Amino acid sequence: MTTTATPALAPRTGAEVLDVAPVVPVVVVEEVAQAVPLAQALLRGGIGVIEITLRSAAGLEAIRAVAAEVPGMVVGAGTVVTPEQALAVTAAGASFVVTPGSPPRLVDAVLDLGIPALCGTGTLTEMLTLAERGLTAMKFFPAEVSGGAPYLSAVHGPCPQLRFCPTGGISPANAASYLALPNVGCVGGSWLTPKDAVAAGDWARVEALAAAAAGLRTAS
Ligand SMILES: O=C(O)C(=O)C[C@H](O)[C@H](O)COP(=O)(O)O
Repeated sequence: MTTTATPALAPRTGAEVLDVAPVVPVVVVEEVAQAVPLAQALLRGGIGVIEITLRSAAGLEAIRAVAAEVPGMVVGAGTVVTPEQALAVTAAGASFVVTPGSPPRLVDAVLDLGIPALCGTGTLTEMLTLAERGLTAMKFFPAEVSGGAPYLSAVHGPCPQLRFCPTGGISPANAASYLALPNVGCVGGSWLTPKDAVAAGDWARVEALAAAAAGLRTAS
């Protein structure tokens, strides 16, 4: 059985992005025409958020298409690494941005634009540097090779104010160990949109993967 996600309000902060769904699908769209049916399949499966990366040439137009044509889907831009990209995806209608790291000029741009953001961190100093700027919700990347769930569990002791979207190496096999942590709001991952399924337009498979992911539970 599949569920239909209820229409989502645009998040006002990165913290609200963490609470839309237990899993944020991280998507590479090779052809703009794939974007809307892909997003609709995720939504039918019960996942009301999508991170479309700028890893492909079609990424920016895919964000624009989903923002305009898929009501109820919260569309974010991923792999944002420059201030110029942050500006471009905001203009294209992205509701939030995700950055793999937190270089100061990029964080400045995101704050100036006022767009909700999950900026990337891998160390305590990066995490606390973002918190100094008022950003207490953040991405932890690449999660598995940076210490995984035990690392985030250890961070929670001294820094209970920080909340995370770990991404990188997360799958149905280990997602629950992250989502059980009190400082994890959601996890990010590419497993909901396998390359071959997207290329073949196998939206039923994407919907089924989304439905399974939507059934994962967070600790809070
Ligand atoms: O593109 C970016 O900005 C990234 O930060 C990388 C993505 O988050 C990972 O590629 C997703 O990780 P996997 O689920 O292991 O495929």
